[in-house]
Amino acid sequence: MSAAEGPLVVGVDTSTQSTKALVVDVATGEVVASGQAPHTVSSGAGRESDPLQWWDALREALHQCGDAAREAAAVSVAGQQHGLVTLDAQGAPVRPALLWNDVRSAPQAGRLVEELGGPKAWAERTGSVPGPSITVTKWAWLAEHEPESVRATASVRLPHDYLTGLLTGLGTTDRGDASGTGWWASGTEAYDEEVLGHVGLDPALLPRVVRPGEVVGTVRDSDDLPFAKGTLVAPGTGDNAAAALGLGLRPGTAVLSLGTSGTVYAVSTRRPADPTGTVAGFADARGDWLPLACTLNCTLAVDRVAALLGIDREAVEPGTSVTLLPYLDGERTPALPHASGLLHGLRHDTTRGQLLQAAYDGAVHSLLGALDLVLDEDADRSAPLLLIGGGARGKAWQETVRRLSGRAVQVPEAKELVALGAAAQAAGVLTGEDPAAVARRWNTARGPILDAGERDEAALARIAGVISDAAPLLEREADQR
Ligand SMILES: Nc1ncnc2c1ncn2[C@@H]1O[C@H](COP(=O)(O)OP(=O)(O)O)[C@@H](O)[C@H]1O
Ligand SMILES: O=C(CO)[C@@H](O)[C@H](O)COP(=O)(O)O
Repeated sequence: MSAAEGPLVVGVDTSTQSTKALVVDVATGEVVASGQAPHTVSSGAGRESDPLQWWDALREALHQCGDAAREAAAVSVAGQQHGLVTLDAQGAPVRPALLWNDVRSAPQAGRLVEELGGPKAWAERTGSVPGPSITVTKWAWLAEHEPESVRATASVRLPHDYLTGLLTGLGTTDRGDASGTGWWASGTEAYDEEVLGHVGLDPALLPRVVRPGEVVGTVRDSDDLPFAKGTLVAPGTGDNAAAALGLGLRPGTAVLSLGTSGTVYAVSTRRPADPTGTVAGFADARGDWLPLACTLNCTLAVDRVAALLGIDREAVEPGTSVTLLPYLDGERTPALPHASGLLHGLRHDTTRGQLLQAAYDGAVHSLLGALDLVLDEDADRSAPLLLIGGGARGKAWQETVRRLSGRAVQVPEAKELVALGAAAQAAGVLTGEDPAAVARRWNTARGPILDAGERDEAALARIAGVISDAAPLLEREADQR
């Protein structure tokens, strides 16, 4: 038995690069055990992962938690948003999942926007103007390119639904993750039958959207899972909504998350509907909203530039007048799905460290451009930005965000805020508490604050100028990957 003060819960983050599991003491928030196992993502034209690999990674991560997982009274799974998981009648994947950062469905996204009333109508209807990340565009792409896969599909899931379903044997999702599909109407909080009809997706193939705080079920009897009989399963949610829970986020505080994706978001009590498409009007996992902007190129893109330069990711040097747009995967914010990376302003005396700094600047510029848009008008813009995700551990990331935002930056000591948010959700179904209040009780946002400095307006203007001047190049269909 562990020496925990309270009951134990398990929180899972199945994100793009890996699955992480934490066993957490409900009384104190102490992480008593943890595990992590990697995933692979395809390279080339698309971005796909085998859902069975997520399941193997989950079991491996739980296995690493040892006996502590066996003592858990509840579990919750949070996961990368938007991925299209197609299952056959036996519940086996029909094909690999199409991930959030797969931009092949850009043409389908453009067509769907036009066919169903334009950007404003979509924003008002679903909260978001669908770009290629949004699940409905992936289904449309599949219908066009692999009709046989669509015919073989007996159920459609998001990554977190898929794993929750394997735990419980039931088909469920939550409002947070459903709001990133493009087939969930944010006004009525129900599946949008007209959108579904338009793309030929039978609503019967979709999971039931459970209420925040609802017990989804219990873990099914299985030898390959380390849970005791009767372990409760919480709804789970998308990874960004889970991190919001994990921080105990209140309206008005902005979060910048630096992982495979870069995201900037805040909790809002007002339903968002941005017709420009920059802000996605997601629901959160409680009953509020989560206006969010997301980039496709964040830690992986900057690490790739460091590797190309042959230097450490921290080996940045100041004084750069080079602009590097690190759009290695195309980009979502700004909406340039066909773009590739672009370098401007190279001189004889430019150093490798300055080139690397330019990559950080390019990645952070995209996120900060959306910062004001995700905050309500009455938000306190002098409050520190919360910096989370794997990149938040890096000094170069911290300093770049501080310099380009001009704002104070708080870096929570807690490393796995998505998994902690899932754990808080699991605690919520156990005790009846609000998960965000659980996280506040755990003091998960605690961490050092880096002071605000002067905002580097010159760098921001230079980068914006290059994006604008290079528009024809960035918008052009790339010469295929
Ligand atoms: N100390 C560090 N400094 C900078 N970046 C880091 C550090 N540790 C991890 N990372 C970056 O964090 C990324 C993983 O972040 P994470 O939030 O776990 O991603 P995801 O949730 O998308 O799988 C890696 O791509 C890596 O580049
Ligand atoms: O698409 C989005 C948000 O809309 C991404 O934030 C994904 O949810 C992937 O998250 P990470 O794996 O980068 O955490």
